[in-house]
Amino acid sequence: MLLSRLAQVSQEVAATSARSRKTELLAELFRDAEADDVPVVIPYLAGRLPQGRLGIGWKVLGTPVPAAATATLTVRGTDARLTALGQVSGAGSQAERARLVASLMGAATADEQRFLRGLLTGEVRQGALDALAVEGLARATGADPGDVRRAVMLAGSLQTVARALLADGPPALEGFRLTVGRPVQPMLAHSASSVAEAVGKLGGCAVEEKLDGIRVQVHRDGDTVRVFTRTLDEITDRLPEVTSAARELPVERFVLDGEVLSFDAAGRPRSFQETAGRVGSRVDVAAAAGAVPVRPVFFDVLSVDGRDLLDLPFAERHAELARLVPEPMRVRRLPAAGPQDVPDAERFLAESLDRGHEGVVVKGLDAPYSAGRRGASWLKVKPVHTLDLVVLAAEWGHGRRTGRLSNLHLGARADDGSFVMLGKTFKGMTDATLAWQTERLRELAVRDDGHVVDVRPELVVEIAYDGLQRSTRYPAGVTLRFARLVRYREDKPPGEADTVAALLAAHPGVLP
Ligand SMILES: Nc1ncnc2c1ncn2[C@@H]1O[C@H](COP(=O)(O)OP(=O)(O)OP(=O)(O)O)[C@@H](O)[C@H]1O
Repeated sequence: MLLSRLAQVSQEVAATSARSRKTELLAELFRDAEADDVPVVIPYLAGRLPQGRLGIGWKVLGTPVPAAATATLTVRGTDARLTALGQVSGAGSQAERARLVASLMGAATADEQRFLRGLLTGEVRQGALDALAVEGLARATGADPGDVRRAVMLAGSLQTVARALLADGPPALEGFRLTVGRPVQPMLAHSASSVAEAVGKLGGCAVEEKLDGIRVQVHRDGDTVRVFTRTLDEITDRLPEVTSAARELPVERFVLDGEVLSFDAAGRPRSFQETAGRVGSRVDVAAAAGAVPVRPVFFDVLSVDGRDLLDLPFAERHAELARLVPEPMRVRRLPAAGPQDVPDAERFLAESLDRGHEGVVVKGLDAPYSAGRRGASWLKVKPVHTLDLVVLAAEWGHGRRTGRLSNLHLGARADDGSFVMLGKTFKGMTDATLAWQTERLRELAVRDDGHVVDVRPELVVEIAYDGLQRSTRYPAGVTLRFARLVRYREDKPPGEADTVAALLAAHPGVLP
């Protein structure tokens, strides 16, 4: 497929507001695409680069190049050029990258140049695109949209499902089953402001400790154990303790869902930073494990002995979990609560906080496992409310912070998938954080005017704040009071950052 076709459809989809028209435009595009185009077409439409970071400096992108008169670039050819560009390293690599970008831009028409620039700077994000693409694919191939959605959750990748669907039609969807060894997208939670609200919404529920560690999905098939993160990256080699724990369990084939964390000698959880630092270290895992040992605590089970449990009610999945996993390796919980048990649930929250945990997750007893979705049947309650926002830009620091990127521009998600700036913060940063974020943000830079560096909106930060106030300076009409950095959330993609709408709903009355 020609890149010009994709660029045109992308523009048309962004320009129309009617969902049905967007879906139809995508369906037409998919009908014309070859199966092998799709792994590139879908991320390009959403404004994502399949290669992740490319390290193209803002200066390179800002340099004008004469446009080609006719469209010759293909989608796959463009992707191959960008892959090659990403692999350039060593002395002279900056100049070589600049040459490759200029040659790509020179082969592109004016419309294609505009599209590529948006893609490379991260400015053409279309947040809702993946959901629309599912509908477009279903329409193009005659598949049921619900079946496509389920296959995507089980495959953990829209691109994989799209390619199979276009190659083999709807029967291909049956090939996507829960398979031990292949991660599925984890179920996520919504927030509730109190235990009473959560219990009131869910009716029959269980209340579990909310552990502040790293989410893990653990797959065991005989002696083979594989551990995946929330973003489905494999981290088996970094967590030997999890492999041994999984091998000790009495059943040979299963998929478990839980959190990995480290505890101090007194049995209290260590800080998230310590656990994350440990899980993040790839070199000398044995030494890291000696210094900060971790262990898994499981709260769900997705498959046992070849039986797929995703559609079972939570109460039954938990009964299976209790049979498979011994007490200390299972999350602490209040097994059954209803509206009359709010005082018990509140006491359980207080005890969880005393034990050093973050809060509780209240879970509906009847709900299936909604892989890949923020199911309404898991409600988290945390006393300290924070926001997950996206870094849009950063300002060069002064004084002690000269040469460091310091003041962060923070954005929340808007309905159309773009990001809206809510405020700035330079608070809550240690020297180590400043050094780390300077390096990371420079890699993401798309523009630098010597004062403010604009970046691809890819890094998620957790921000504490004291409230919301009206402001004429920011586009949403509101800004955060006393925003400060809590931590970077590299495990969270920008598409899952908090939304402006949710923030306004949580602070009624701030806007008239
Ligand atoms: N008992 C539990 N049940 C489910 N999730 C739990 C539990 N304890 C801790 N967690 C963690 O809480 C997360 C669920 O909250 P959510 O889906 O909002 O993700 P999140 O944005 O990463 O949450 P947070 O930032 O509050 O940790 C899970 O991804 C998991 O890592």
